[in-house]
Amino acid sequence: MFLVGLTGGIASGKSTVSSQLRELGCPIIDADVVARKVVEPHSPAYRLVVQHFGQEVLLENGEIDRQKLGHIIFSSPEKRRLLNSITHPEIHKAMLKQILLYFIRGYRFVVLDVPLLFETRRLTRFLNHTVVVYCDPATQLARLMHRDGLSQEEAEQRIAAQMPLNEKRGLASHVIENSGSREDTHRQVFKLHTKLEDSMEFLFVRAIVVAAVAGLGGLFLYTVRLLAS
Ligand SMILES: CC(C)(COP(=O)(O)OP(=O)(O)OC[C@H]1O[C@@H](n2cnc3c(N)ncnc32)[C@H](O)[C@@H]1O)[C@@H](O)C(=O)NCCC(=O)NCCS
Ligand SMILES: Nc1ncnc2c1ncn2[C@@H]1O[C@H](COP(=O)(O)OP(=O)(O)OP(=O)(O)O)[C@@H](O)[C@H]1O
Repeated sequence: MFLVGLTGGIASGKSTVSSQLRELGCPIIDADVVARKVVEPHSPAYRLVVQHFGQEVLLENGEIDRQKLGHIIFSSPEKRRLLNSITHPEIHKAMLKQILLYFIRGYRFVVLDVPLLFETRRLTRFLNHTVVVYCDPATQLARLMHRDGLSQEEAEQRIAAQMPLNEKRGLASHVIENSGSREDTHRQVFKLHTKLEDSMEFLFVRAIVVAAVAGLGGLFLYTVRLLAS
């Protein structure tokens, strides 16, 4: 199995692309979904968030008020680093578990949808391909303001909390240009999907795993024989 990292800027269209890939049959692990799970009430990360950010970031039902926490962390780099240091190790652990499950089930590749892929750089060394969903700055700003009901200032603050999208584009092995229509994006996604489906890289990783297991088995048998003689 090989791993494909899907990233971009806030509201550049990652979810749009990942749902198009899912429709084509790709397994997707969405870091935003995992990030929501790891702070569910009474989990270790939830307790740390409450300890550091206080009861005022909780809703009446005890869940985290994501809107309030978002306002706090997007207006303070220090608070953002603090939240990242609490959530990111848990997010990476949970994603690793999901990757292993897909591996056991025999999938050829898995797509990891991770907004902060190039900012944290924790996962990049394990990836065979990186895909950046790009759109021009004016479109990104307009889509973000419209989707999340933010003022221009708030939206610009959120965009500035991430590595510039242009820079991410330069780091990617594939770029999906999403400034145009959804249909235009879908055509590019279809081409990318065909490329991934045709790739034989999964055989290479499978061969390494088989060789490692066979090597360990051989070593085990050799040790047993040595001890028995
Ligand atoms: C701040 C929180 C509570 C806001 O929740 P909300 O439901 O409003 O937004 P959601 O989680 O869907 O994120 C929307 C987008 O915001 C951007 N974003 C989220 N967290 C961060 C961050 N720490 N730094 C920069 N951008 C971020 C991403 O582009 C993401 O796709 C939430 O995003 C969070 O817990 N963030 C910390 C965990 C994290 O880094 N998540 C990103 C996946 S690794
Ligand atoms: N090609 C497109 N044409 C028109 N609207 C689009 C297009 N692509 C995405 N959008 C809209 O732009 C907004 C942002 O897209 P999307 O949610 O896919 O971005 P994202 O990168 O996943 O965002 P986030 O980083 O916040 O998770 C959404 O409201 C979506 O419906």
